[in-house]
Amino acid sequence: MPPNHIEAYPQITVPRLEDYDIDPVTGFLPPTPPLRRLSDPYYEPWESLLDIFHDLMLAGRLRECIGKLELLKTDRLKTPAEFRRAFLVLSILAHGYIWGNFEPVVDRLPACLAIPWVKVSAYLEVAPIVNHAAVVLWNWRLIFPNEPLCLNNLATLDTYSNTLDESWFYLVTTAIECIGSRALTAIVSAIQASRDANNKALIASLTDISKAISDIRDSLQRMYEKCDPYVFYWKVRPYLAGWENEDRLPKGIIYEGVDEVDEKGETIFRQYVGASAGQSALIQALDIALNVEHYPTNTNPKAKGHSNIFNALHSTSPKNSSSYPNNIPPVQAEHSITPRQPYLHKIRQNIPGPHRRFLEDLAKVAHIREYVMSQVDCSDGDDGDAEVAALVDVYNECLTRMNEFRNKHLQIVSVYIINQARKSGGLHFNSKDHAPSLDKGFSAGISTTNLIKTTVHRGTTAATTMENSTTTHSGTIKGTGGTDLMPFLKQMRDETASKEIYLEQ
Ligand code: HEM
Repeated sequence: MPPNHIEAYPQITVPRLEDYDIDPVTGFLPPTPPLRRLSDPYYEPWESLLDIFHDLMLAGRLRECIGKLELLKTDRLKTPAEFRRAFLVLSILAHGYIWGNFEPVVDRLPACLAIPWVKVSAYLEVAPIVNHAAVVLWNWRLIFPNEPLCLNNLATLDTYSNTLDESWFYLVTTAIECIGSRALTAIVSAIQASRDANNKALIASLTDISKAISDIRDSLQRMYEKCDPYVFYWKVRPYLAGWENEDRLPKGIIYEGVDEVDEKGETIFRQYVGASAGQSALIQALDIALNVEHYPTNTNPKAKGHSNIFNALHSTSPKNSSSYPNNIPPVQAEHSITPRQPYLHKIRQNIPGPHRRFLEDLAKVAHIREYVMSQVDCSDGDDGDAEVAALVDVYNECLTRMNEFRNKHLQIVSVYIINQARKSGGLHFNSKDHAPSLDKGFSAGISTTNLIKTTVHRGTTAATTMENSTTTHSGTIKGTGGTDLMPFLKQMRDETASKEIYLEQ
């Protein structure tokens, strides 16, 4: 039962983006382009190694050169931008070192990389492993500095494979993050509008959110244009892998010079999940704002049944919004601060501290859905009903757009991972003798329409059915966080649809 006096609902302030390193124009991206180089000559040994990273990888000499690298202190890094640049540089060098190129994988990272990487990570409040922030948020420049930040004016700073495909993979995601800034400002306004019981303002903000998600969905689709699945799967993805749930590094890796030995005298191995756009705080923020909840795979009690007005009328919630103190629905009524889906919980360690705190604080005040339900609940057949119907429509529209995004994403995962893995017969990407032949079909323009059948129903739900050829081979394929890939992603999509609000005719 919800408490019925205001003391029980402390007025938690609606988060201000600027308090969490979020820019109103660039969102989770820094407002000015990331540093292209650490300017302090002290760090030249790192930068000059990165300058010839691809040459060394090709020559098979990266490990030899890192072996000769001196141990640099991190106390000459001063600004957040410098720490971010250092994190990107060390992430590229470290993953290149561990995974190699047609070399056996190694399970020890030398102290010259491990010690500074751990220190820089601590400053940025992330795990010492490559993450979405490093390769997407902090890895771009404007080709023409006077032109806007959008996909046709972006270039990457660094890549593992030195391919245009890898750059495109990151830049599509960078562009998505920038578009997402519009959603972030609208989320904050929408929460404020629901607190103020201002339906017109809420409709306007939800409309902005919905448009931003449409643009995110459309940008995602552009991945196919310049990122070849073969290159992605065989030349890029292996370097983004971490050392948790990883067959080739079952114990993880040793960060030399960081951890000594445990109490039993045994060397300490560390395990972390690698980079994935699943670590985008943007998509998590949208879920939180729309009160979409995710559960451990195959355990969601609600995903199949849709919430409806009948439930709203028979729930224990107050009959109308005026039952809430100051019309404010209970804080945290639906969304918990700690994600229930273990993957989402785990990857919070890969999201920079301020952005992670934004998600946590957003979860404390996000009650848009509950507010919309309360409006439906108290509508009484007069003129205000049209406004409530519009409110429900636009809320549902946001869910539809998220659902479409997730359907497009499922198709991408199918093409870029499932199909490629199927061809590999479970081989290691480093086994040069066994890598499958180049996927020539792709460059001619792949059609996903034969792969995925999509049925769009009335309202918001878009149900997707994979062809047998995809599902039968995807059973054992795991995501970055050890997720059982397709069931996990499909459940995330279905959980989005399950939040739709139905108005009885
Ligand atoms: C070639 C392109 C892409 C591939 C192959 C891909 C692959 C994956 C995989 C395998 C997962 C499962 C979890 C994991 O392993 O970390 C995942 C999750 C996720 N990805 Fe992607 N991804 C791609 C592009 C993107 C882009 C551009 C975005 C936009 C931000 C994105 C957003 C997400 C999100 C939000 C999740 C978490 C699941 C969800 O919320 O539905 N992905 N992706």
